[in-house]
Amino acid sequence: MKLVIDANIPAADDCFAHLGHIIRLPGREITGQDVRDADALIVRSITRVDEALLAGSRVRFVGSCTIGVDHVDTHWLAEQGIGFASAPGCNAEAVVDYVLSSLATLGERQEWSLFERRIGVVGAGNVGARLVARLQAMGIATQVCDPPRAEREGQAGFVDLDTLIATCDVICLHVPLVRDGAHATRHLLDEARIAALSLGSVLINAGRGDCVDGAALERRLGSAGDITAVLDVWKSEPEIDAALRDQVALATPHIAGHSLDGKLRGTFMIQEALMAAEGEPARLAFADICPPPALAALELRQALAFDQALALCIRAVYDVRRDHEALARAIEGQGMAQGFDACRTHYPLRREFATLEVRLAGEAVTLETMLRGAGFRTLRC
Ligand SMILES: NC(=O)C1=CN([C@@H]2O[C@H](COP(=O)(O)OP(=O)(O)OC[C@H]3O[C@@H](n4cnc5c(N)ncnc54)[C@H](O)[C@@H]3O)[C@@H](O)[C@H]2O)C=CC1
Ligand SMILES: O=C(O)C(=O)[C@H](O)COP(=O)(O)O
Repeated sequence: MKLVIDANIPAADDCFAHLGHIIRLPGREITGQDVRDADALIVRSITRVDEALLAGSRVRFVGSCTIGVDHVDTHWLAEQGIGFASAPGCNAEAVVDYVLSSLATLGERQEWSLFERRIGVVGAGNVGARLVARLQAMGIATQVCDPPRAEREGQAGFVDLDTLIATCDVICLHVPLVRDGAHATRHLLDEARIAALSLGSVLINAGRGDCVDGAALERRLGSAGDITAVLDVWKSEPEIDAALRDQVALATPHIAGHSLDGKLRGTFMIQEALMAAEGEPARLAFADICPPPALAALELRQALAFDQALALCIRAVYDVRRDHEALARAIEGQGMAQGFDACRTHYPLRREFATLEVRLAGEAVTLETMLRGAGFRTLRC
């Protein structure tokens, strides 16, 4: 079997080498010629997989080690009888870590407490539902908008998007990019909704860039300057809008999900799917490819305010400011598209909150509950 695999997929040899001959290529450069005589194609989010790429090839299986599938023409693959698998939920915990790290940073910069904000989550699937669960476990007020779920499960627990915008001061977007249909998400946050964001509110988009009208957001940020935006995803990556990036408080290069754990889970899930498609028994466990964290424990000895303790623990694992600054430096040195992609290709090692055990001295019961809710493991000592 010949497998063409994106060069930026970790543990590809561990997971796929026993199946045949592997060719590694940069995801943005994979061409029809490269896959013509391949049997399997394994990609991330940056390779457009459609008829133009695969027509006339002998590819029988496509795997995307990502949650999002908007880069894959799944209908065409199904019509052709080409097997397809993605990795739902693989990096969802990492995206939640990204959101919490962003909020800790903005709270510090703007001098507000996360515990006094009302957070609206738009799209409550693998990412959004985990975010809501962590926020609620931390005692933070939330609102949830997910019309497809509300239709299936009943309206209780859900609000519509305009109500959410009117009642929340942080809005987190975690919807897939869907271009048409009853629940299309392209420009879900359009000019009118961006105008309706309340004074002092925060917008975080870690879904897909096109879910927000970037030009309208840039106008609101530039003219009134009364809201704050955190953007991980952008229209036309990697050549993103420079003027919009300049207005954004935290601007990162589509790395919200880039924990090592999340990437390895993605590779592992696609390996399982390919093995199943080949009728082969599983031969790896996730623990075989996922190393222990370098920083396994942290001890908090002084009673700290919730926001301070949270920021300290978050930054011990993941500090979003590092990614914001790295992007700014890379763009300055290499230009927009090259800088954006360089940050993604050479992304530093990052683990998830759950890899850190926070040890607490004394009777800090409520602090422990909050940190556990945020996703850390805790131990009283
Ligand atoms: N920035 C990053 O690194 C990452 C970005 N993503 C993006 O986040 C998206 C969401 O990820 P998951 O939660 O895992 O996907 P998911 O498919 O599990 O959940 C998406 C949720 O959005 C809801 N939804 C669909 N249309 C909606 C609408 N019009 N309004 C409100 N809700 C709507 C769905 O009902 C579903 O519950 C992915 O499709 C991907 O594009 C995912 C992982 C990493
Ligand atoms: O899983 C998804 O969907 C994502 O957006 C990924 O986390 C980011 O995609 P890649 O950077 O891995 O292509």
